[in-house]
Amino acid sequence: MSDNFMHEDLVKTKITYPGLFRRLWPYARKEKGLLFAAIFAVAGGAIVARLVPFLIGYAIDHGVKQKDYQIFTNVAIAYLILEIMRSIFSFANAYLFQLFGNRMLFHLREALMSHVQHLPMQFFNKTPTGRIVTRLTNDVASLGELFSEGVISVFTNAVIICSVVIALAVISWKLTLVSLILAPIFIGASFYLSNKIREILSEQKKKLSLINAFLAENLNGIKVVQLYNRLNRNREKFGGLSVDYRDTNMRSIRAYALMQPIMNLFNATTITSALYFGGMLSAENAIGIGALIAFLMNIQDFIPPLREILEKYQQFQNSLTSAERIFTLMDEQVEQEFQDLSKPEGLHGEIKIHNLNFRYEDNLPLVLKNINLHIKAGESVALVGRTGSGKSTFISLLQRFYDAPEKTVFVDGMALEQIPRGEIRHHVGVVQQDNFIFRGTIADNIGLGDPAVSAEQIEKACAKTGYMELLKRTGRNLQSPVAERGSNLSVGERQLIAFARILAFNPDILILDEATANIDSESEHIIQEATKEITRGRTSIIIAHRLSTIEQCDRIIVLDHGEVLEMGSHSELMKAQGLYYQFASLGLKSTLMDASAAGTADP
Ligand SMILES: Nc1ncnc2c1ncn2[C@@H]1O[C@H](COP(=O)(O)OP(=O)(O)OP(=O)(O)O)[C@@H](O)[C@H]1O
Repeated sequence: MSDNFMHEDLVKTKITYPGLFRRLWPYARKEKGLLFAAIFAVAGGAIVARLVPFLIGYAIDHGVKQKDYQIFTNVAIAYLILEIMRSIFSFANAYLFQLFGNRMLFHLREALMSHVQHLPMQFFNKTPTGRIVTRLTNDVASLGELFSEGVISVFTNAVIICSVVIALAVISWKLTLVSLILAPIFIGASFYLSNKIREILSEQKKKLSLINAFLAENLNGIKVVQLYNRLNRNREKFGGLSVDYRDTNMRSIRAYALMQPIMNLFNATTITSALYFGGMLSAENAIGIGALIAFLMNIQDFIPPLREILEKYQQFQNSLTSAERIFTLMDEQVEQEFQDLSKPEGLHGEIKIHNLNFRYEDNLPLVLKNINLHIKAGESVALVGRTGSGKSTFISLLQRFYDAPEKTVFVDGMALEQIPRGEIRHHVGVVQQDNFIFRGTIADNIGLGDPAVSAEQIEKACAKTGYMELLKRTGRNLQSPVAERGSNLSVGERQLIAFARILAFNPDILILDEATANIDSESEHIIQEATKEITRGRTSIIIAHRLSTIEQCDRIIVLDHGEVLEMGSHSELMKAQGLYYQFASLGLKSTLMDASAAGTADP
């Protein structure tokens, strides 16, 4: 993979704060009740908190001056009640918001996962798996922090600031104005710095995602890395990525460190002005002692919530980047379907290809050129051709992993694009070279947990492929465990499991990409027999590498540079002495294999 490709982490969806809330609203709406309850708790908490300084001011103005200790007793009881209420609101606020955030993210993650599952193959070709995993895990978790840390805090603190300013203005709007006169400058500077931090954080995330993708790819392909001695080169590359990430980290630490002094200065100027001008007003009897104390108490509550908002603002920024990445993924076009689709109950399996030309992208050359074919229902066809001749592309089109141009591929007379993707994949069974095997039992791997496939069907399928016999001989049964990726099974066994799947699910059309790996002659014989079994009476298209398989097929199609070069039975093509003849006479499997390994074009 090229470096350019590694660095490609395009965020196409730019999000502003209102935009973020607009996009999150569909998921938030599902938990509307919780959201409103949390907002109510915040407002209640803020009102109760503002009552405390007034209460103290009242105690001083009335209790101290009039030496009425009953007032102190009443104020003490009222204070206790207010604090208890504040605690209850505070608990309700935190709990309800967290609950709301968690539930909303659950809806978002579900929607994202379902979206990713419907993305076209082109997307997966372009995007490293590690990056998609990061979107679904780290980025959603980071958006979760936006709620557990950011939204709760910013919203709660914004309400507190509003309530403080109202309380201050009620006491003395003049004193409020002079005390907060420098506020716009400090707030402006802090937000400017926060935006800088945002840029750095976004860079930091991109770099981390590159490291993740690099690691995921290299660990998945560790066998190849070791085999081709790429250890040192990869370690160097990893080192480079890591240093880059560390340097960006340092820049963000420096920007964060500047934030604290700015806030401290702001705090100092506000309280100094309040003390200085408050003292003056008090000397002129323009403000009572109790009111001045209430003012000073209130103004001390102004800076901490602001500081918290600014801190969380960065959290917000961080999550905004995550949100941009999440919604970029969400905005990827899913596989398009036509409106009026036909849902065939069952297919005979007749395939007609009419003037098919296909290229993967507009700027890429044609991969399949002017293909015209008629495969009769129940016919078995071997696809033969050198590497890169277009065999896999042809079968990908039949499964609708990529879309062939309209009205070029027909199944049972229906244009392929008129059959829903899910439906066609249900009717077309595929046996790949490397079939996906997961941890569980052999039976699980055949029935794939589908309740429609009974234990009896699984056993029958296994017996027909000859796998049952092999299992018995080796002292195993259908319940024997299978390790992750089938690492405790031989290549031949994995192939047989895939064959048994076909028999158990009984699709109308079969696509078989014959394994190229060497298997012992006994397994080859079993697989040969099993191939006969699964292709019987079923339209089958086989990317064949072994002469024994090809000879078994009704027809052979030789693809070369995306074109059908030859077509006919084995004997016909041998007689014609064309490309197939060359393949066959040179030992078909080894010829195709050598061409694959070398990536050569000409024999
Ligand atoms: N996803 C893709 N995007 C762009 N080009 C592709 C893609 N997949 C395959 N190609 C190109 O299409 C051509 C045909 O490839 P294809 O995989 O169909 O050949 P093949 O005959 O199946 O080869 P092999 O026997 O090695 O599997 C090749 O030139 C290949 O580089």
